[in-house]
Amino acid sequence: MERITVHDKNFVPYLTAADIEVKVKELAARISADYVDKRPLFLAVLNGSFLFAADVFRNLTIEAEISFIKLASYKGTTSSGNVITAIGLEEPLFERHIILLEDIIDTGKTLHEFIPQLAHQQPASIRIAALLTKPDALKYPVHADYEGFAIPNKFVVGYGLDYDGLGRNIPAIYQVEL
Ligand SMILES: O=P(O)(O)OC[C@H]1O[C@H](OP(=O)(O)OP(=O)(O)O)[C@H](O)[C@@H]1O
Ligand SMILES: Nc1nc2[nH]cnc2c(=O)[nH]1
Repeated sequence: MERITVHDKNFVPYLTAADIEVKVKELAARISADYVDKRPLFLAVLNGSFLFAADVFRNLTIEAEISFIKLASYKGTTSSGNVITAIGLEEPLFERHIILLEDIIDTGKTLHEFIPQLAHQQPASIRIAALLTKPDALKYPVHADYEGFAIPNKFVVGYGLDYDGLGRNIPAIYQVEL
């Protein structure tokens, strides 16, 4: 793989499409084994997770449902600051087994703010599947139950992840060249 340019930045190859495929199949197999007869509801957090979600979901061997949600952040009136709402979350979550699908956990802020709102609906369980995590960037106590790759604290693009709108269609993952 060659280095690529997206907007004004150069990126170097980091994970090949084959690396990603192997890992995604591994995660789908683990999840399938853990959720036999539980009919989990996957919630894919848009936009970045759309490819990861599709690839995990198509490799499941169990009964499962999926819904795609978009998180919107606005300044809340509570002392805790921002409030995150989910657009497109129609299903009742009560007593459901929920698996959040994320392309990346960076600081952890998004899921840290969102999960309490899911918990409010009293699902049977909530777990997180994240293709990428950045342990050195983590600022909030968010833990991926199913983790693809723990990566260095460098900006990445490809396989759903964008740099200012571009790069989501690149089948591999590239890391910014500093
Ligand atoms: O752990 P955090 O620091 O909160 O970062 C992770 C979030 O950032 C990305 O979304 P982004 O806001 O870039 O939106 P997008 O998925 O629509 O590109 C990613 O999909 C996560 O939702
Ligand atoms: N594209 C992209 N989006 C992110 N959101 C949080 N971290 C990242 C990252 O490294 N790359």
